[in-house]
Amino acid sequence: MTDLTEQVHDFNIQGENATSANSSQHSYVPPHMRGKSSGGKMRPSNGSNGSNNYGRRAPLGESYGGYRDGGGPPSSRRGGSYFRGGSSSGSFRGGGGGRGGGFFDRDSSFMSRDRGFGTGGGLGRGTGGRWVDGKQIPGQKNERLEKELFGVADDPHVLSSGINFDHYDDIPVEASGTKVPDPIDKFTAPQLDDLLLENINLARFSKPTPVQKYSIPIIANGRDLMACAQTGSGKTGGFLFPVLSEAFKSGPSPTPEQGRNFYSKKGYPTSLILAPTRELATQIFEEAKKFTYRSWVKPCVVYGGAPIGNQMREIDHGCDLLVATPGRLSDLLERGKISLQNIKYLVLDEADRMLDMGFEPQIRHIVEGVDMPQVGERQTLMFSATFPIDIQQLARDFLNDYVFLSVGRVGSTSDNITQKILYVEDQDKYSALLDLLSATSDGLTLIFVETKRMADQLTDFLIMQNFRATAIHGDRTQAERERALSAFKAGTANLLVATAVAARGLDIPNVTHVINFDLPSDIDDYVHRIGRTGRAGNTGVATSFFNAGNQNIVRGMIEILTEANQEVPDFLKELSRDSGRSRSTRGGGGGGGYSNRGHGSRDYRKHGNGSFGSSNVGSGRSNGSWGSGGGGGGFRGGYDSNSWGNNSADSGRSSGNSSWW
Ligand SMILES: Nc1ncnc2c1ncn2[C@@H]1O[C@H](COP(=O)(O)OP(=O)(O)OP(=O)(O)O)[C@@H](O)[C@H]1O
Repeated sequence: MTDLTEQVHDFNIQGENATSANSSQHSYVPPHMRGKSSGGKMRPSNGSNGSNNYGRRAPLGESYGGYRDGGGPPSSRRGGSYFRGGSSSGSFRGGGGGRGGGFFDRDSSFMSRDRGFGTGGGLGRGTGGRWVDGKQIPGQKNERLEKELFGVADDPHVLSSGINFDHYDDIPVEASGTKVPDPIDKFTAPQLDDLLLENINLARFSKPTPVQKYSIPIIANGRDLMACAQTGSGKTGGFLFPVLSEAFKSGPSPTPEQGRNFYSKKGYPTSLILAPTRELATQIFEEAKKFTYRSWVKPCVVYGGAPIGNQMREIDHGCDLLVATPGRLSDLLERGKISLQNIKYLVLDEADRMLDMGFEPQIRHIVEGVDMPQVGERQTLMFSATFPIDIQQLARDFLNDYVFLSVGRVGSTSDNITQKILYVEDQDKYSALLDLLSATSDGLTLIFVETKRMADQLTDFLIMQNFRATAIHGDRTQAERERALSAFKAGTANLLVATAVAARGLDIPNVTHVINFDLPSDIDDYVHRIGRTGRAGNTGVATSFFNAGNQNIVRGMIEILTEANQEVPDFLKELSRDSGRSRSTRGGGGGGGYSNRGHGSRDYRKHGNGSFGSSNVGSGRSNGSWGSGGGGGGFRGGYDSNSWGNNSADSGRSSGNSSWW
């Protein structure tokens, strides 16, 4: 076990006497009351005396250490702090001096490692290659840029593969569809493009991960693909490598005449990658910058919340591989700034999240309603760690004779993550969090909450307690989000409080601990959230505060914990039994289970789901032992999908209930 795993394993907020699942006994017991037979449950006081005055109900700024709004600058006591300003988005008004615990989000030094974070290219112009007489002429090597893109060996800011990287080889892989190409074992057999191989070496990737072993030959053979693989298992390379290798070998497509306007060039990308959030789009763009180093391919990124003018200028400089959030891309298409007629590859990353976020109309417009080549004339690739049924239905419209690839069971968590579930009532969460943070050390900790307001409140609270915390959520400006992420990556702030906006895809080295201060209401979100740690064969810990308000995901959690060989706490088992009993007396069905959400590692084309056509495949291979499933209707039992209307990727759109993101 790692140190952190041991620390969390030994961590018990219930004190020595807590053994029963009775809810009155598994409430939080403050440290100074543990071991005492008070019989009663200690509640944090909301008053100003006593050490334990940090109950959740306490209004911000009144009981955290006695600070009151307007009662003098907090900086004089605690150093710079994160305080909500007059705006609803929360802003940093860090003071100076103090005891040094504070964190100034506006410190420009946080940006030092992430200069490319933002719009467009930033690839050190002049180092790009050229396409001459049917051949790629690689650009000049540039040591400074290489360091910036790839880091140096043992750089803590670069994620290196961990001790369990080789265990990925043991993960069962299923690939179904007609004539599935054989997997590869090495990046060199069959050969990826030479320049790409050089860049893969610079990234210190010695061999492909399982998803890459399969996706590279499948895509290289011209097939459409739906790929499901665990979080942190290299899906980004899984689509970038084959797409770029082909682009490096075959060169640019001819640009149509009408695109040659001197003043405002239209972009004609050949590869389009759609992603749900700005941060994920930016991260994919950063990866694309690495692997297109010295090549003719110019990557570009566009997303909402950043000035569109800058992005349009970047497109003017070239845009062969475009990473985009759907809302901003729709905008650019309407303005006639981008044409999709040259698209060879369409990638939908975290496709299920894009649907959850209400992007389906934009996605359908982009794919079917403008000028993108039809199904069969382009290659379409979908990647995620979770694949609910409605995504498989979208696949029916967008993909052609595709290969369905599942690496491990879809929606499962990585064995590299130690999962711990603690029973904590809402009002005890602040105390429990402080306990947990003091019991653990090292690395970066990502703390998930359900609402933007809560993210601000908790961040304020942590800073008042002298922790180096910052926040990321949909109400913060793009610049604030970027600074928060940069500070977290650099370790300047070692705690990042986040809403679901940070749950998907983000790959931040050295995140050793994920804490679900609030558990999500959807079990897929749990899988993605905890997947921010334990990546690329590294180990990590995920701790979740559970209480009766999370009953709807009990069964899903038990399945996930059991499957990943994790301890299932007794209270979860009891709650599951109770909810089973009450369902049977009520005669109801469903209820938050994982299997019965119609979720699965199976290819729905083969299993004859009533609502899904099953005619175009026929490998005859069985796809494993998935349970009874729930048919189409099971999905989204856990929450009201309308509530997720707020679109964090495109601040221009205001929709739905915005309190989550
Ligand atoms: N072949 C490889 N060898 C070593 N490390 C790799 C390899 N491929 C990818 N990685 C690293 O593994 C980490 C996770 O990769 P990536 O972000 O693509 O995972 P993912 O499967 O997309 O995760 P998520 O489901 O969370 O989006 C990254 O830091 C990446 O650089």
